[in-house]
Amino acid sequence: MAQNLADPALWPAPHAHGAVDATVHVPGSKSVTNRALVLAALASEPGWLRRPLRSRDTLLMAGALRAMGVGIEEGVGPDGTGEAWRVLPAGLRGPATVDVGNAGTVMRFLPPVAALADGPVRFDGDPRSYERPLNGVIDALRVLGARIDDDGRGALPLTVHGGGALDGGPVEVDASSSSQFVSALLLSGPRFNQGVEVRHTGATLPSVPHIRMTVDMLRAVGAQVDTPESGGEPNVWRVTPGALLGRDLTIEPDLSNAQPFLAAALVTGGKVLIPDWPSRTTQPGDRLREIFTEMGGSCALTDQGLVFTGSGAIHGIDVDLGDVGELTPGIAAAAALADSPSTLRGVAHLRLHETDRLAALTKEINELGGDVTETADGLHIRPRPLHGGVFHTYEDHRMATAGAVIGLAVKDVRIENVATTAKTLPDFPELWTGMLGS
Ligand SMILES: O=C(O)C1=C[C@@H](OP(=O)(O)O)[C@@H](O)[C@H](O)C1
Ligand SMILES: C=C(OP(=O)(O)O)C(=O)O
Repeated sequence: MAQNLADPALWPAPHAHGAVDATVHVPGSKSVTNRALVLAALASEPGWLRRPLRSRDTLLMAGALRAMGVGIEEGVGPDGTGEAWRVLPAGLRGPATVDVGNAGTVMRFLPPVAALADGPVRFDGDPRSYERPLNGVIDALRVLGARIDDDGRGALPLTVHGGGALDGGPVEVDASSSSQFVSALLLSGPRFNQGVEVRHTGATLPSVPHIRMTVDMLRAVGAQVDTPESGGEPNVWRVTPGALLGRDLTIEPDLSNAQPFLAAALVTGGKVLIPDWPSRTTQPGDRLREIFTEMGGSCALTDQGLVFTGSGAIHGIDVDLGDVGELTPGIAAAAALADSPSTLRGVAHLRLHETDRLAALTKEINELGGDVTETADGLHIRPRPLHGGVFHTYEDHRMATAGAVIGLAVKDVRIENVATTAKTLPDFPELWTGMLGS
């Protein structure tokens, strides 16, 4: 493909001239912020979110809840320090219109909330949102008593005809295409008349830590949740009906968005400190401590945060990423620069993410001279010397950050539409150049 190197939509990915040595303050977690917004909106009293992520996905979530009548005031926190949002729950209203963009959390977590509204709520979004699976949520809500108009494809666009309340009760869901089906039903479950019992019937279940995040956050606002881990049946979660508390919650940094910065230390043999790395978390990004260590780095959790140090060597890895699928693009980028091949497994469902991530990674790394093949459930990556070129992002924030990691080691990589990082990390280009000291 002919490349227009002067195209302003092509961001010249900075090439690292030495080992990075930086402290990077990573903004709040998308997954925690959007769960916190939903739970605060469903609570019986006001609550605070401190250090929320302000990005496309979280602003879409806030906008959607506002459209249904919830008050969300953006400002500083109760003690006057740092950004904080005050959430003022109210009777959920329809008619309303929700733009989900391409946010899985918005398109899956909000239809159950809309079923509690007192009128119709119309859901629409980016073209890609029409292709991402929603059948688990739509079918389950119908079983639980909701009326939904859709075009029969099990996807957006659709209208949920909120009836002011929902029966709830037991429901079976095949969540093998997205853990968010389970999280969605559990989050609103305390507000259903009979609560909810979700039974996953599929053969595989991706992103289980994200379901644990849902359960932990529900419990933190007073919900009673029984889980497979708490002695319940495998693949069954039960939420008892009850009121939710309004809390004052500080949002953890987004550990999946810390990934490119940790990868920078790995790739350049440098050192990166991520302040406020939680000592205990359900975020999948915490697995990077282990994965990037196996790939050649080392890390220490200190009072200052996580210190990750590269050794100069990058090793290939054979790893099942089913629990932590959203880390795949960044791991693939590092693997393409490694000294031995890698096999990334357990992530067939990535074909249904922001883009088909397995196809996109294969194509873009190979166009820079790489040797990547798709498998049924992942990628084989055989490192080869790469050359510069345009790295297309397919409106996928994690493709853009993966391309930036490759650009550290490969001259003249240009990222098409780096602005797509705004989905979860609007300041990415500035944080990246700041890390590099340029
Ligand atoms: O619940 C969440 O916050 C998420 C769950 C996961 O979705 P899938 O289970 O669809 O992979 C993850 O990939 C996504 O980035 C965020
Ligand atoms: C899969 C992702 O997002 P979403 O919440 O839109 O599913 C992701 O952020 O990697």
